[in-house]
Amino acid sequence: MSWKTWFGTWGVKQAKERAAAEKASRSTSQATIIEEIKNDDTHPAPGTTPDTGGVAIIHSHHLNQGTSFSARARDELHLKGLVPPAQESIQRQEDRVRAYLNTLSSPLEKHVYLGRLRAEDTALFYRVVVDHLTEITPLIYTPVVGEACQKFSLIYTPGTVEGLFLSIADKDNLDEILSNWPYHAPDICVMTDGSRILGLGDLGLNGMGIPIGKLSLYVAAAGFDPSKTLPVTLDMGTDTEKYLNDPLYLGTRRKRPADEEFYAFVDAVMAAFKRKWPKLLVQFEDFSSEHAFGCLERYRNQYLTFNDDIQGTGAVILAGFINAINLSRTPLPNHRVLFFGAGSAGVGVASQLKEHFIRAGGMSEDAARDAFWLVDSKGLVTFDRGDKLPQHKTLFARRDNEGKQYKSLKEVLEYVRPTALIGLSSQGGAFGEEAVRAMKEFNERPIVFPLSNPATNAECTFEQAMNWTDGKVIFASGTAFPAYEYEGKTVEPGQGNNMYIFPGLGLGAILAKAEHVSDDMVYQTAATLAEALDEEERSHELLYPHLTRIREVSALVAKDVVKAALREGNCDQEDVLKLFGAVSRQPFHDDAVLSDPERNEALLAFVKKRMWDPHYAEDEEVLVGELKHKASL
Ligand SMILES: NC(=O)C1=CN([C@@H]2O[C@H](COP(=O)(O)OP(=O)(O)OC[C@H]3O[C@@H](n4cnc5c(N)ncnc54)[C@H](OP(=O)(O)O)[C@@H]3O)[C@@H](O)[C@H]2O)C=CC1
Ligand SMILES: CC(=O)C(=O)O
Ligand SMILES: [Mg+2]
Repeated sequence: MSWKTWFGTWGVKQAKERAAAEKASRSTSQATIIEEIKNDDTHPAPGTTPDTGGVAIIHSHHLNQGTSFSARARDELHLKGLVPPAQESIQRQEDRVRAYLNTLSSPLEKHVYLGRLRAEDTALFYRVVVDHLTEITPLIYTPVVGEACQKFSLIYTPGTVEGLFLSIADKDNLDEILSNWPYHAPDICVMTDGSRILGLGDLGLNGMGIPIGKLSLYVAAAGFDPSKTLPVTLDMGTDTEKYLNDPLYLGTRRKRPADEEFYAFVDAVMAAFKRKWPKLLVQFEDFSSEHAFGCLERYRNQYLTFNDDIQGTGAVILAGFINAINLSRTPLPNHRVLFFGAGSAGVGVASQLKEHFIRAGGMSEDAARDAFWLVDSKGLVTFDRGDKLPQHKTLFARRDNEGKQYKSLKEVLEYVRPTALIGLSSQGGAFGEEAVRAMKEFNERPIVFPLSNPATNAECTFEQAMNWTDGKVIFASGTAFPAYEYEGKTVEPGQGNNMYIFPGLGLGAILAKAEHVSDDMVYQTAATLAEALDEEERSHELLYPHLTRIREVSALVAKDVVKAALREGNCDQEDVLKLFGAVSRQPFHDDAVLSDPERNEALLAFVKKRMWDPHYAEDEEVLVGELKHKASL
């Protein structure tokens, strides 16, 4: 052995011994601490982590009433001195939040501050979101949530994230981990494995920002009780080297598993959920495309679940497309739709549109399918292209290309001459001037939907689309673009984002006590959303209702989802069954009864009554009594 090798080996040996000694002392001291805590009946010591007394109320984000506590509440709950003396309305506290947000210069800082607020004072956080949806949604959802995910391991502070991280190594301990969840049985879970977060790729555990953001919208847009929402990230490793090498990365440092291990873990998670919370609705979010389709097929008949990127996106774009068809004045069967991007979202949207072409356009399955062309990273998707197509691409692969392969967008555009160009490719700027001008050349009113997220991944901007089509474009993007002034007129773009669908779909499925989320329930969400435009919105040629109306729209969507469930015998909600004279889990097809205006009003009222509205307790008697009880005073 050379001295260098010997020295190296000795060095490694020394380092190993040191690490082992450190580990032993760490685990001894941790074990000691755990024992001390267990045996110490005075724990927690005063001044450390009180879990009773008035301060527990301030420390509980669900009980906290900010500076709204009345004089009596402050006295009886022992809060005097712990809360500043000013007694303020929730509106005044909202003003403070927004004033402070205005002092922060970066969107990420605003996101972090809002996350802290959610973790400290739930009612105030959601009041701010609900009252200022247009201002706050971009900070807690796309686009800023994209950056927040990329930096999740950097901005993470313990206590601000409430959700479950389920690691693949814990596959056999899932029941125990689920029992650590401290709240009531959740109604809704949004679950990701972080493998395709927005258009940003594989972010591993950092993807947790997405379930949190989506669930904030479940609460804000559809009135889910925040304490019954469960964000979950499946920590199965990442194939992104940057994170594996980042010392601050919070996930398991391993490459992603092969399919067999992947499905064994997700099977175990779904089964554990079912054992612990049999009524839980699980929304799959931002899984890489093949797993997104694979999980949907595997679980849709066994569990209450849906895939947001395939089904939610399909429905939201169908709704916008229905309104776009009216504006284009081209009859439905004459539309030719080109998808740039053939992943879960592209194929999900194409499938939903195809369904509409069949149902509303009276087209055969084959004729409807022929109205769609898909482009992926290799060009137009055809059967004779020479590569093995994954199953989802075969649904729309072309046979009529006569052996010719079309590679560039320019070539495909010239070949297809589409009426609609839909971007779901994550390729920011892919719709250049030439492509968009070509769309205007083919159509009086071209439909151009650059839907990739976040905004930097949009295939073109609203301003570009307006300028390159002489203001004629019918436009929607996934992340909101600002309104644009064109020839003295302010024009508003559409936001084709699944946030108009999943909150209402989830609410309807839960209220119906559905066993499954069916294709009909999903299709219904699109039809209802398309109909939800009011007169003012129609007169401005909008494709989607204003975001400020999203609670009202989600209630309508939920109502119609419940009716779709009734129709197919997928409803077990006693009040609803009584209202329509239906029998539990028996298909109900009486259209006259289902469309009866009074019953529909009553059903809408039933839905709205169940939507949580963020507020502090108004009745002081109840507030003090309840809080005293909860804080064991
Ligand atoms: N607006 C909304 O509500 C929603 C928007 N989205 C957005 O849609 C995008 C795609 O999501 P998803 O389908 O799940 O992702 P995938 O990664 O599965 O799909 C992306 C698709 O784009 C294709 N692509 C990549 N590069 C190019 C290129 N240079 N030219 C042509 N095609 C290309 C890929 O090709 P290949 O198959 O060959 O790799 C793939 O088919 C994301 O940005 C996401 O944020 C998603 C859901 C909802
Ligand atoms: C909006 C959404 O679900 C996505 O971009 O993946
Ligand atoms: Mg998504």
